Amino acid sequence: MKLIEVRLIFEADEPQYVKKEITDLFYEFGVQGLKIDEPMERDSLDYYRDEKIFLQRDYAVSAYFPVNLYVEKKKSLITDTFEEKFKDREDLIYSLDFYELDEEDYQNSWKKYLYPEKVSERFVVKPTWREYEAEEDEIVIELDPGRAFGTGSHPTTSLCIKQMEDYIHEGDSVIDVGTGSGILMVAANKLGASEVWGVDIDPLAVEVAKENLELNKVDMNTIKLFKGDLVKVVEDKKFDVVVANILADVILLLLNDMSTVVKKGGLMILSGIIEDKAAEIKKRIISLGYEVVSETKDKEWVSFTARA
Ligand SMILES: C[S@@+](CC[C@H](N)C(=O)[O-])C[C@H]1O[C@@H](n2cnc3c(N)ncnc32)[C@H](O)[C@@H]1O
Repeated sequence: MKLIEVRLIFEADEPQYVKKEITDLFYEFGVQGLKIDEPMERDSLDYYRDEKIFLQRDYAVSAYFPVNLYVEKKKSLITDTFEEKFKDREDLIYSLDFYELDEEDYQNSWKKYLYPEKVSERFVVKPTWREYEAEEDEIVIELDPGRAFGTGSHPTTSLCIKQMEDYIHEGDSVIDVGTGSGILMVAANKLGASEVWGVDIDPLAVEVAKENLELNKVDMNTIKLFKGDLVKVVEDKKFDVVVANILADVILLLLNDMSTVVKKGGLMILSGIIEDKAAEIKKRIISLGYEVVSETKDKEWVSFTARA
């Protein structure tokens, strides 16, 4: 498969702030991966050590998308969106370029930037190609995200894992809506869930999730994985916990269906909610008869845990 790399190079008065604006926009476009290059911290001696590094002043953010029927449309939409967002800004200059890559090159460049990461009190996400010596109380998730979303390093995933750590109990049944790499299914299993279902509209995510569950030696008899629509998949079953880390607009679409597959007294753990949409989602949760028992935030991302 071929991928498009969208590379945005910029100089800005406040590069960390602008970097966040750019990565958030890419996330809204549903990127499959992001790579961020920062100029090295410079001291004048660096010039003598490595002239090229010393001279690298620009920041760059690369985002990756699959080449499909809509790729040209997506490219012009991305170009227009950045133009619109930055047109009146005097604090930055940027350039935007598109490159076509083989998937293999992408896989390798992506892997260089992933390291084991502690994402909650107990969970550490460890890329399969790295070594990690776990502390006694740590739970390690082995992961090869491949082309699916969910490395643990995005705040929306870690917010979700922190809530799962607090609210999932031994023996619970759990469904993960929008499973991506399967990271939350693995977390649910490691927290003692007796049954874990996962669903994603992307067939590739379903394949990758299965591989990651196997990698973590999860008993596959306790697992069900589906591509497709939540309600058709679930039919009459109800769960102790529904987790969903999906963009706010998708949550709004699915909220009604998700609320019907939770047992009385069970929980919905929702993440992926950009703060501008949080109030609207909270209102909808309450209107469905749920009580919000926890609201957490990391940067501009919000997560709700709500009881039926
Ligand atoms: C932000 S990723 C989350 C991945 C992973 N669960 C995590 O927490 O890191 C969202 C996932 O939801 C899937 N998705 C988007 N819309 C969906 C829908 N209507 N039904 C099921 N899955 C959906 C996407 O394909 C993607 O894999």
